[in-house]
Parts: sequence; structure tokens; C-alpha cells
Amino acid sequence: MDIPVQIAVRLKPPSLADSTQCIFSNPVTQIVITESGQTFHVNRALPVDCTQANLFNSFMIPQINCFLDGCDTSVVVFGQPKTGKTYTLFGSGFECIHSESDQGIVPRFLTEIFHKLIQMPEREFILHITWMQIVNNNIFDVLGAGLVRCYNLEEAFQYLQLGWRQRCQGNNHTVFTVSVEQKWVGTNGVLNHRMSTASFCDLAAYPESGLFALESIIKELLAGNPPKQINYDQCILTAMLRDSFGGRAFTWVIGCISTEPEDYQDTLKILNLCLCCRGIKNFVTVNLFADNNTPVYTDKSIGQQNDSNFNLQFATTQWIKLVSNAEGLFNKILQSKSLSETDINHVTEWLFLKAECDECLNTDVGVDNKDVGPKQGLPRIAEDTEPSELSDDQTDAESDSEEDSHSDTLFQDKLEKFMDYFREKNDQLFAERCEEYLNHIDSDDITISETSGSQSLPIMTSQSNSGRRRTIHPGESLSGAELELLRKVAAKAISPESQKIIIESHKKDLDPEPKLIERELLKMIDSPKTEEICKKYKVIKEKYTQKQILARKLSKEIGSSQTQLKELINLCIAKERLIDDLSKTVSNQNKNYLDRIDGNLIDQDTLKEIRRHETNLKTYKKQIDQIKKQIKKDEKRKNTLDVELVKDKLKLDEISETSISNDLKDRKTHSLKHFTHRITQLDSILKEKTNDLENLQLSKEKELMLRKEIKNLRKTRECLHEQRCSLGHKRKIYKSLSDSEERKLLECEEAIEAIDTAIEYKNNLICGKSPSASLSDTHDNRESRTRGEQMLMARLDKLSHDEMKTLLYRYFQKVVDLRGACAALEAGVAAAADEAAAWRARAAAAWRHAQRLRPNNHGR
Ligand SMILES: Nc1ncnc2c1ncn2[C@@H]1O[C@H](COP(=O)(O)OP(=O)(O)OP(=O)(O)O)[C@@H](O)[C@H]1O
Repeated sequence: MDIPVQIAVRLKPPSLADSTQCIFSNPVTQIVITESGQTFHVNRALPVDCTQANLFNSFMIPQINCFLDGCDTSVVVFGQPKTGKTYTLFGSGFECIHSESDQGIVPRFLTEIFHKLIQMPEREFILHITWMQIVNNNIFDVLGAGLVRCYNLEEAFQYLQLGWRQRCQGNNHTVFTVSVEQKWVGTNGVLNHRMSTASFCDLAAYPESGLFALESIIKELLAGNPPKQINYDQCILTAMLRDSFGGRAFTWVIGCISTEPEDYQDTLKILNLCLCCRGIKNFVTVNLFADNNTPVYTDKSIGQQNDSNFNLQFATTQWIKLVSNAEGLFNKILQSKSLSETDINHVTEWLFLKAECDECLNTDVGVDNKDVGPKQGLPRIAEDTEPSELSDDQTDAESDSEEDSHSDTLFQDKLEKFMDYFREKNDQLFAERCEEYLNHIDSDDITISETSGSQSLPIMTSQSNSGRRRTIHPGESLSGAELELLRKVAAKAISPESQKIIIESHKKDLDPEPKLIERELLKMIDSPKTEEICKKYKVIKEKYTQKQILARKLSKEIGSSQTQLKELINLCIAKERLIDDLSKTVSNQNKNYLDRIDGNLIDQDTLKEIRRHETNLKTYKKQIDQIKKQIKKDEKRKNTLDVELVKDKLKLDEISETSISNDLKDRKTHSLKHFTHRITQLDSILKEKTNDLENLQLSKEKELMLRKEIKNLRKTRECLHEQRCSLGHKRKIYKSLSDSEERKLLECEEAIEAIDTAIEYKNNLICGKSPSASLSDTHDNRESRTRGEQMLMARLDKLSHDEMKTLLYRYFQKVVDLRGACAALEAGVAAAADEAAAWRARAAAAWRHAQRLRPNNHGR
């Protein structure tokens, strides 16, 4: 499957924050643009503040899937000195002091590979790494051990640490490789056996001989020369990068460039070289082993027997493991000498039987090995071989004997069928993978929903499918534009409603920004201030869309012109070769051609042929020149359009930002007014409440005081009541009291009554009821009083506290006197009533007596 080399450009952050930048990148349109307006279209135009995580997530995930499917992958980093090539690939170091977020592509790749392989327990794998450096065309093994096997991520990181310390510093090339061999049985019972290598190359900066050699190879490939005709072995670097350029690897080239004006010329050189790489197409294939696709057990349609065979195989392996574990245990127990003699006999017998079994099994394995070939170690990789090689083998075999020849032909047929099948499957796999990859590349999909390559493989187990599906670091994989948008959201430059739109469009749209701005503007269209801006925006937007369409059209035209050009160049080369051949033939036919101008001996036909071809060639060359001119024209137009597009985009951004900020200002002023008004309102409410609270506090205090007073009054009342009771009791017993005691009793009663009235009064105050009408000095009361009373009240008002007290005491005494007099009168009334009753009784008795006497007198 042909996959073009992909290009990413990373700008090194300027050394000083305020230093001028001469190169810019637009991650939305994937354009790198120079200060002079020259544009470079790449697959990933990474922003100047692109983090290591964003860089990795933006293009390495499809590479990892490809790698795990058994394809070779490659990352090659170009750049001037100190532009972050090593930082991009490795990071800033592997010691504890170095932050994980600074880790480059290599450590992240290793982490991800181990993580994914652990998630696929059905896969057996062997992972090796190598770390080489090319110094003055000499190879230097950084780890000193060639291929180094890593069993886990920790080990891989230990080697990274070691290599980082041992590597040579300076202007040299570094090539780090990760190779993985995988073996697993799919649900259809077919064995998958694959091998893939990922190479990561940190190239030296110019001037370096290897780099010049690589540049010339890139140019040759671009000119359409087939890789087979290119001399990759001219130096170590090109030999090592054979698969990366024009080979079988899925390659990403990263251009690390400086943005400083003094590096401008070098930057242009790197950018042009990167663009050259873009024209190279690699033939990416799955690397299969010879035993790949051999049925381990057949699928369900053949019968469940085979399923059970597989189960049996699995059970046997498990059983053997169990038995070996038991053997170890028994040996330990025997050594501990803690068993009885009978137990020791049992265990020894068991061990003996096990040894017998092992012997039998080992002989079987030996027989198998003889028949089938070695089971240990991995068979030779089946390269993407041409069928012709196989036919050669077969020709040799044919000569042996007829029988052999017949079986070989059958074998050959079978093999060819299998080869066709493999090729078909391979192409199908890559068509799917490429489609998936290109979809991924075309979209700026921020969440990388990992669809492992194996998902597209029909042989993948459903279990592993589900196990491998996951989302990787949602926040880290945002595109520059989306990050910018989110930043706006974070800065609250966009209304909450728009934030919702962003999130929704983020889910649905590939590029939410234009829609968001449009909606933001449409939302503000009611505002007269923004109406004008909106109109302007719409006009520019329309122009922008038209220009985009035009740019796309031009790109297509340029593409077709380039293909035409390539075809013509190829034709020219062919013609030139033909002319050369014909000229040679002519010179051979007649060595004295120059002496015999009459040309009798010259093959006239050949000469004519040469002339015809020469004229053709001239026409082709003319056509080429014309097409080249046309392409240049188109490219110029396209570049101007691109610049205009970028400018328009910037304008659009500006307009949307200003309109958004205007609207925001208005809204802010409005809300400020609203809040000020609200604050004033709240302030007055607060004041009222404070007053209420103060009053409440005062009344509370007052109430407390009143309650206290009531409490004291009750106490006094209780004392008085006690006194009254004891005096009353005394009077009951002795039937009479002394005068002073009588007075005391009256005083007590009067005081109790006065206290009750006072308590009632205070209670009314506490409950908020007005005190009794007789006690309050209301207006109505004042009106109803006589003149004398009014004068008395006026005087009372003027009395001092002490005067009032004295007066009250006097009145109290007077009331007691009156009570005493009243009681005496009541007693007199009672005595008189008693006397009257006695007299009445006497009168009644006398009357009855008189009545009794009267009949006797009548009867006589
Ligand atoms: N994108 C970046 N973000 C932060 N720091 C960076 C970035 N790029 C480079 N650096 C820093 O710049 C310095 C030089 O980077 P680095 O050594 O990776 O450059 P180089 O191109 O590999 O250099 P050389 O030409 O020596 O190989 C390092 O300290 C690195 O941490």
C-alpha cells in the first residue's frame, strides 16, 4: 500500500519572550508561513507552544496501531542546531529531576507499546531496542550490546537512562529502533506471527556528509527514480534509512525550525527539504513470518471437535505447568524431612512417575521436531518476496525427479495461491488502515478513540477488541485551534451559551471555530453596534469561503499538472535513452560516419527515427516548460491566495474578537449598573435590618429586664403570700389577731394585689400588648378626665422619682387603712346581719308561740 511520507513542522519557542518571529504556523490550516508571506503546506503545522504530549498525540497514535499490526514505522527529525531535535525525540533526560511531561516521542512510544501489549494477553511478544550513533560515517553502539531485549517498561527506561549518559554529544546522527515480534492465535484458529520495527532518527544539522547523501536520495526519489535503482549504500545513514525513504516504513518527517530572523535562510532550507520528502511514497506492508496464517485450529464451521482440540491443547499446557509446580513443592517437602515414611514413599513414587512421563513427552517432541522443523526459535521472516524467486526454487526441484516435480508443482500452486491470498489480505488491511489513518489525519479529532489496527483485522479476538478500546488523555490531544478556543472559554471571553456550543461542536465538528464565531455574531445581531461588524464579518466570511474553494481547486490543478509533468519527464527520459541507444547503433554500424557525409552506409531509417524522436523530445520539453510555468503560476496564485486566506482568517478572528469584546463591554456596563442599583437596594435593606436588629436587641434587653423584674416581683409576692398565709392560719387558730397583725395582713393583701397588677402590666409590655387603659396616659383618657384630674395628672407627671415613691407609699398606707376600715365595717355588717337574723328567729318563734296560743282561745 502506497503511503506518502508525512510532514510535521515544530517551531522552537523563541529564546526571549519579546524577540521577533520570522516564521509562524497555523495549526488550523496546517500552514507554515514566513514573514514574507511564503507558505508551506504540511500535514501537521505545530504551534510554537506545542507540548510534548500534544505533539505525540497529534500523529503518533496511528503509527503505533500500524506498528502493532506488523508494519515498520519511522520518525525522522530534521533541523538546524539547537532547534529541539533531540528534545522532540527523547526529551530533556531520563533522570528523576526531569519532568515526565518533557518526555519525547521515544519514551512515550515505548510506554504506549508496553501498555497496549499488556492489554492483549493473548499476544506473545519479544521486544528489542537498539541505539546507534553515526559519527563521521562510523557506527557507534550507544548501549554497547547490539539488540537489547526489554521484558518490561522499567527495563526499557533503564536502557534509555544508560544510553542518554553514554551517547556522543555533537553534530551526529542518532538512530534508535524498537522491534517487536508478536505471535497470537485469532478466534478463527489462525496463527498470527508478525514482526515490526520502529526507527527514530535524530539527524545531524548541516553541513554533514551523510545528510547531503540523504538529501540527494530524497531528490532522486522525488524525480521518480524507483528505489531499486537508488544507491542507498553510499553511506551508513542512507543505508539505515532505506526503509524510511522509498522503503516499507510508514514515515513521519519532523522539521524542527527556529523562528529567529538570523536563522531565516537555514529555516527555509529545512522547510524545503521537508516539502521534498512529502512527495515520496513508501510501500508499507505487514511483515509476516512463514508460519503466519497457519491454522492452529479451524473455525466453527468445520466442527466443534477442533475447538475442543484447542481447549485440550490449552488444558495440557496448564496441566504441565501445574504438575511442574507440584514437583517443585514435593521436592521441597522431601528436603524438609517432615514427612512420615509412607508419605515419603508416596511422594517419591509420584516423582518417579512424573520423570517417566517427562521422558516420554520429550521423545515425542523430538520426533515432532524432526518432522515439522524446529519449534524453538522463530522461523525466517517471509519478506514480501517476488513469486519468481519461488519459481527458481521450484525449477531446481523439478530436475530431481518426475514425482518430486509433480509434488513441487502442487506445492508451487499452493504456495502461489497463499501468496496471492497474503497479498490480497495485505492490501485490504492497508486500504483499511490507510483510510482510517487518512481520516485521522484529515480531521483534527481531539479525542483519539483508539481503534487498534487489529480491530480491522478479521482474525482479531473479540475479547482483545473490547479490552483495547479506550480513550487516550482527552485534554492532552487538543489541536491548537481547539486549545485556543478553550483558552478563550477559560478567560470567559465567550458566553456560557457559546461554551456549550463549543462543547457540542467539539463533539460533532471537526473545526468548531467558524461556527462558533458565526453563532456568537448572529446572537449579537440585534445590537445596533455590532450590526455593522456582523455585516463586515459576513462579507469577509463569504470571500474567505470562495478563496478556500479556489485554493482547493488550484491544489487539484497543481496536483494533476504535477502528475502530467512526471509522466512527461518519464517519457523524456525514455526518449533520451532511446536516442542514445539508436545513436550507439548508428555509430557501430558505421565507424567512419563523420568522413562519409553522403551517408550511403548510414542507416537512413535509423537516422530518421532519431530525428523523429528528437523532435518529439523537443515538443515534450516545450510542453514540460509550459506545464512548469503553469504550475509556477498556479503555485504563485495559490500562495497569494493562502496568504490572503490567512490574513482573512486573522481579520475574521479580529472582528469576532472585537465584536465579542464590544458586546461584552456593553453587557458588563449594563450588569455593572444593575449590580450597583442592586447593591444600593441591598444596602438600604441592610440598614433597615440593622435598625430592626438594634431595636430588636434593645427590646430584647428591655424584655430581659422586665422578666427579671417580674421574677423579683414574684419572689416578693411569694414572701408576702407566706406572711399572709401564716397570719391567716394564726387567726384561724386563735380566732383573732392583734391590731398590728391585722394591719400586717391587710398590708400583705394590698401589696400582693399591687404586685399582681404590676406583673400583669409588665407581662403586657413583654407581649407587645398595650398596658391596661386605666394606666396608660392616652389621648382619649386625657380628654375624658375632669379639669381637676387633668391638673392632678399634670402635677403627677412633674413629680420626681422619690416624690412619687413617698406619694405611693402614703397612698398604700391609706388603702390599707381603708381596707382595715372596710374589713371592720364588713365585720360590723356581718354582726348586724347575725343580730338581725337572731331577732328574726326570735320574732318567728314568738309568732309561732302566739299562733299556738290563739286556737285554744277560739275553742273555748
Ligand atoms: N519545543 C521546545 N520546548 C522547550 N524546550 C525546547 C524546545 N525545543 C528545544 N528546547 C530546548 O532547547 C535546547 C536545545 O534542544 P536540543 O538539544 O533538543 O536541540 P538539538 O536540535 O537536538 O541540538 P543539536 O543540534 O545539538 O543536536 C534544549 O535545552 C531543549 O530542552
